[in-house]
Amino acid sequence: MSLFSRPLVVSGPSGVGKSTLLKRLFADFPDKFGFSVSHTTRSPRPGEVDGKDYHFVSRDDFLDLLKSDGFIEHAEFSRNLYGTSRRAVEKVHAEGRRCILDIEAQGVRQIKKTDLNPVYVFISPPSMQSLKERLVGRATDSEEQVQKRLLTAIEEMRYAHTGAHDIILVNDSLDQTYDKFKRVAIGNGDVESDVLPNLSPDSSNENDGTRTPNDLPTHV
Ligand SMILES: Nc1ncnc2c1ncn2[C@@H]1O[C@H](COP(=O)(O)OP(=O)(O)OP(=O)(O)O)[C@@H](O)[C@H]1O
Repeated sequence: MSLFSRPLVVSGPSGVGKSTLLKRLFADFPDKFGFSVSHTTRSPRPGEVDGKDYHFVSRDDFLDLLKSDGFIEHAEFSRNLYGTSRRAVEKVHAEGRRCILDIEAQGVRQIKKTDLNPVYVFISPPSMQSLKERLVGRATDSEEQVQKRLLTAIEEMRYAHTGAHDIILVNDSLDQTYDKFKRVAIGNGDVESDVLPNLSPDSSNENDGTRTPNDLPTHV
């Protein structure tokens, strides 16, 4: 199987810029990639389109599909269920496109137990402060939701520090990150991983590379 035909799993904390990078990639390569459209029980945000951004379903419908083994991975986050259906991935493959999945840590763990064999890319924020600013700037979440996302971000970072991903990209300058991301996605040569920052809630941008995952805070 060529590198290009392996699915690409993109993960990273909420608000780090995954959708932004993916939108740009799909705009630049309208025929090369296909997004595995996830199911979710959360409500659509303004502008989100059912069947394009997500399949927005009721909790009952989600649980029915889960019972019939319809999901490759699923997770609950902020009291909403999210999942990747087998059918969503098959549909992209059938169209002859490289399948891209946008998945959080629990989902990555589950996918690792399947035979999907994707390339795992982790998008990291440069600092906790910048992640918070992006979440606040996006203006889609309440203050409480932002706090929850920041808490979950710590877990995402902790998981990334275990070395679970093939490539780490720190989304500092969007243009530079996109350039690297694009090269990973089109399988154009080796792309060197960035150094994963050790994020703490009050970090500005420090990363001396000497701390271990155990040094990461367990709460904010
Ligand atoms: N490199 C960057 N520098 C500054 N702002 C950025 C950068 N990348 C993305 N953003 C902004 O950060 C916000 C969050 O980005 P985005 O919605 O793409 O995150 P996400 O990782 O897809 O989040 P979620 O997982 O919740 O869908 C957006 O307002 C986006 O414009």
